[in-house]
Amino acid sequence: MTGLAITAHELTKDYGNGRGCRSITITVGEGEAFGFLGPNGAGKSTFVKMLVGLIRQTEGHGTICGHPIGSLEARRHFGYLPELYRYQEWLSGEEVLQLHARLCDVEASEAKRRIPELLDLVGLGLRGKDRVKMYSKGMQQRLGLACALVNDPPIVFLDEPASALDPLGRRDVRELLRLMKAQGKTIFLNSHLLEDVELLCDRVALLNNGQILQVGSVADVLHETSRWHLRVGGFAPFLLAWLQEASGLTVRLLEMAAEEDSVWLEAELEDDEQIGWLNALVIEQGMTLYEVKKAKTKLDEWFVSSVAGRSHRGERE
Ligand SMILES: Nc1ncnc2c1ncn2[C@@H]1O[C@H](COP(=O)(O)OP(=O)(O)OP(=O)(O)O)[C@@H](O)[C@H]1O
Repeated sequence: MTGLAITAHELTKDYGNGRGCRSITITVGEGEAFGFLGPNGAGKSTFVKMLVGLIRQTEGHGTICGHPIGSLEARRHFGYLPELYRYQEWLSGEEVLQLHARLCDVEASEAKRRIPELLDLVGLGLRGKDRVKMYSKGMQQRLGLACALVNDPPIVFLDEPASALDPLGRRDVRELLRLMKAQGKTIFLNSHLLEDVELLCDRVALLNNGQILQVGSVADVLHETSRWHLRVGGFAPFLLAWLQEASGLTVRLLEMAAEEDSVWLEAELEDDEQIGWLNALVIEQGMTLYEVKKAKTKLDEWFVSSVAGRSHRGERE
């Protein structure tokens, strides 16, 4: 079994205004990609700041590679891209990386070799000599990613690593994260880009109002009863009641379809084999069956349905 890269036990930050994080307990294994999700103001950045030792917890404890959070030893084991990054604008990208390398005790010869590689890796290879003041927001974010990797750490904490990037930049970051994962790095990712999280992460946690609502593997949290979508013509409301009665399944009207005066129905089956039987029932009632497809649950649907109806902090207050 691989070891634990990150542990948090009842980690709490109380800002004194009832906000922050409450009693968060999680573990992240070595080499795991862990997605930390939640609505604006849920407490994601606060939690990461405690783990990387930027703010002190009010209660609880945690470790990074077995070392207490906040300790120098813990700090040697990770790189961090903050949500609000800002680099010395009078320095060039290369100089910012040299500074970070020195702060991380990277040997000068190693830094000399690594920095051009890192600039290439994040797509700044041709702009390393330009001053940060000349960089766009997206370029600064790319520089931040390079800074997080400057000492080749086993763990990276990335707080919204693609928030300033255009779709091409986002694709680059997705690729970079995949590469980091393939290299065996542990990735702790705060992100609102749920499609990327779904592709990359092994497990996710969902935070709301400073507390964990759910933790699980991506496969587990997306596991649902088998849902199918059927596009049918000749639909009338009484047929829905009949279908439900005859099949004993939950069938609902989803929406009007764009084509052929038809509607989309959604059925929750007990297992996928029932679909042939349901199709036969639809046809038996004189409806026309145009299309049948399995509904794919996405992480964003899970996110929305998990926090729906709960109060949020932040933008919705
Ligand atoms: N220094 C602080 N003092 C007081 N309250 C704070 C402080 N920093 C954050 N908060 C509050 O704590 C809560 C959590 O903030 P945090 O930045 O951790 O959320 P988040 O989940 O990262 O949000 P987002 O997705 O918008 O980045 C918010 O209600 C915020 O207003």
